[in-house]
Amino acid sequence: MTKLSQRIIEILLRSLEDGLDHKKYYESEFKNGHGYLRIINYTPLKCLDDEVEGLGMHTDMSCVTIVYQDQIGGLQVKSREGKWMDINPCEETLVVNIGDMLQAWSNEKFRSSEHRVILKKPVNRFSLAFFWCFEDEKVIFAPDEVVGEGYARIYKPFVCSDYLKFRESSERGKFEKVGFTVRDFAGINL
Ligand SMILES: O=C(O)CCC(=O)C(=O)O
Ligand SMILES: [Fe+2]
Repeated sequence: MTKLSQRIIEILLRSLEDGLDHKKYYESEFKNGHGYLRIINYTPLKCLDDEVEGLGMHTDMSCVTIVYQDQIGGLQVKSREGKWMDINPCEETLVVNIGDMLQAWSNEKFRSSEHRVILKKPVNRFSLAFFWCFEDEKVIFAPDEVVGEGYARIYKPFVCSDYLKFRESSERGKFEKVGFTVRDFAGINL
């Protein structure tokens, strides 16, 4: 998973501006990243008359997240138009989410996805999520070259672990509420 995450980051960096020295940024910014795995078992309510949220709408705090979901399904991502779209399980396929750290580092050249999990059937659902993050003490600050000439800088520099703490303290009981995004934490031009 670590290797895969690193490869994904490398490919994403390559897709930024032409002429950007992606190798340099990989080495200087992303090399000390680390990952952690969350194993999730969703136990449905006994009687499920309607769809219920197993995990409310949120963005991941990571740079990228790799998700495996079992055949039950239920993962949904919000489109730009604000519509929920099903991410149907597909054999031998993993889902990759961009997370907030990469959104901030790239000055929103990459966008963190809003997603949630819906429980549609009265059966257990199982998933694995591998979060690939910057090291805790890293100061996240988009390089000028990544912001690009003529573009406004969207984020102030911030320490990775400070954002994690901010999310932990704001999320208790209100995971899906707006107002707790990386823009709320470190945005300049809100
Ligand atoms: O269970 C899933 O499919 C997704 C889990 C997720 O989005 C998360 O843990 O952040
Ligand atoms: Fe997530």
